[in-house]
Amino acid sequence: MDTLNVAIYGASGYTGAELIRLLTLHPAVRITALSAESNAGRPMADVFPQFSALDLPMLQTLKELDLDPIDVLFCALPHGTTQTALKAALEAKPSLKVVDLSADFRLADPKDYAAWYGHKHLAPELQSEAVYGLVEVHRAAIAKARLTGNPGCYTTTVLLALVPLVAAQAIDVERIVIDAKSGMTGAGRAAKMGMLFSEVSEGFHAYSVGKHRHTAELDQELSIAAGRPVTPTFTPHLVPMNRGIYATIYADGDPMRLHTILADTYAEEPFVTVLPFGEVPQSRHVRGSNFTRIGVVPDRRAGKTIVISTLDNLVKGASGQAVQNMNVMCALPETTGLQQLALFP
Ligand SMILES: NC(=O)C1=CN([C@@H]2O[C@H](COP(=O)(O)OP(=O)(O)OC[C@H]3O[C@@H](n4cnc5c(N)ncnc54)[C@H](OP(=O)(O)O)[C@@H]3O)[C@@H](O)[C@H]2O)C=CC1
Ligand SMILES: CC(=O)N[C@@H](CCC(=O)OP(=O)(O)O)C(=O)O
Repeated sequence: MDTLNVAIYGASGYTGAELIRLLTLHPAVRITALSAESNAGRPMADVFPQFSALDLPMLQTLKELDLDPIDVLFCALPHGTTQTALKAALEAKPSLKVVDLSADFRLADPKDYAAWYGHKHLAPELQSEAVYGLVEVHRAAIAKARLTGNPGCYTTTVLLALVPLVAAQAIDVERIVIDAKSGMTGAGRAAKMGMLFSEVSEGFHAYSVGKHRHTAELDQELSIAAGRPVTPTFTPHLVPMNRGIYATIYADGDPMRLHTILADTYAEEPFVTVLPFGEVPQSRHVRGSNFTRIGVVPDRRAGKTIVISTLDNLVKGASGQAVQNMNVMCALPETTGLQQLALFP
């Protein structure tokens, strides 16, 4: 296995740090350069003391970071800042392979991007080149891609459960309801009042009701799978835990049939486990791992099914999926560096 020199833009954030945690155990990777903004100039171990035993490069600004030796760039910047950063990076080094963790390269139609993000895309030529990085669905295209847009954490959880069902025309696409919950690391590490312990602990609330940005990704990917427009109802909630996405999905379709479709689809997939019929997954069983667990439970009314999907937002919902994308883009075995089991208790 040749060694890949890897850079991480936004290394001092949650997903950047999670990339370091995973890549440190990846046998084909050398972490060669790390960027930060307010934390530039500091050692990574100052920002995350968990890394003090590692010999990591110093955090640099994007301008200081030399892309010459880099083979693979992970971009974990806030959405909106990524378009110009990646345009500059790929102009400076066109042979780079890039996995973007932000939302900037997920929506194929520039009109959708402008409608959901409130401004025109700043690198439309790259947007049309980018491949949606949901490996279980787009593996062949990802293998040929130079730039992948890693899906959102909610979206990954939901699409892994719904794409096979929609593609098989096994559920009524007019009547999909998605009730999803996220742990707080989903909001990133930057300080925000709504993320204070005292604002979130001992409580539970929905947010961005009827208008969360991930709705656009859900529409895009479910419509591709269905071959016609699909516009599900999607409501995200914030729960006082650190990691995890938990999506409860209500669909009209025969429960046994839906279970069979999901079990068959994922029988050979390394990172998706379909539980025995009627069993309910728990977020704690995926915490710290790249696994998604999906349960299919019959409603008491015939022809109605509850599908539940859970993953760790920082791993399969972000950095783990990004490493999975890199492995596919670089023709490495897909599970390389990603075999950590979930934490317990
Ligand atoms: N958290 C999650 O579960 C998920 C996040 N994502 C997406 O991944 C991306 C990163 O998320 P996350 O790690 O949570 O975010 P954080 O807020 O934790 O980290 C952001 C990183 O970007 C750097 N940064 C901030 N502003 C700028 C700027 N203007 N120019 C250059 N660098 C900048 C920060 O540097 P410094 O520390 O020095 O300020 C930090 O390294 C986001 O687009 C997010 O939406 C996707 C899926 C899941
Ligand atoms: C809890 C929380 O705030 N979660 C984030 C989603 C994280 C994510 O995947 O965001 P991007 O699409 O921006 O990459 C949110 O709802 O905005």
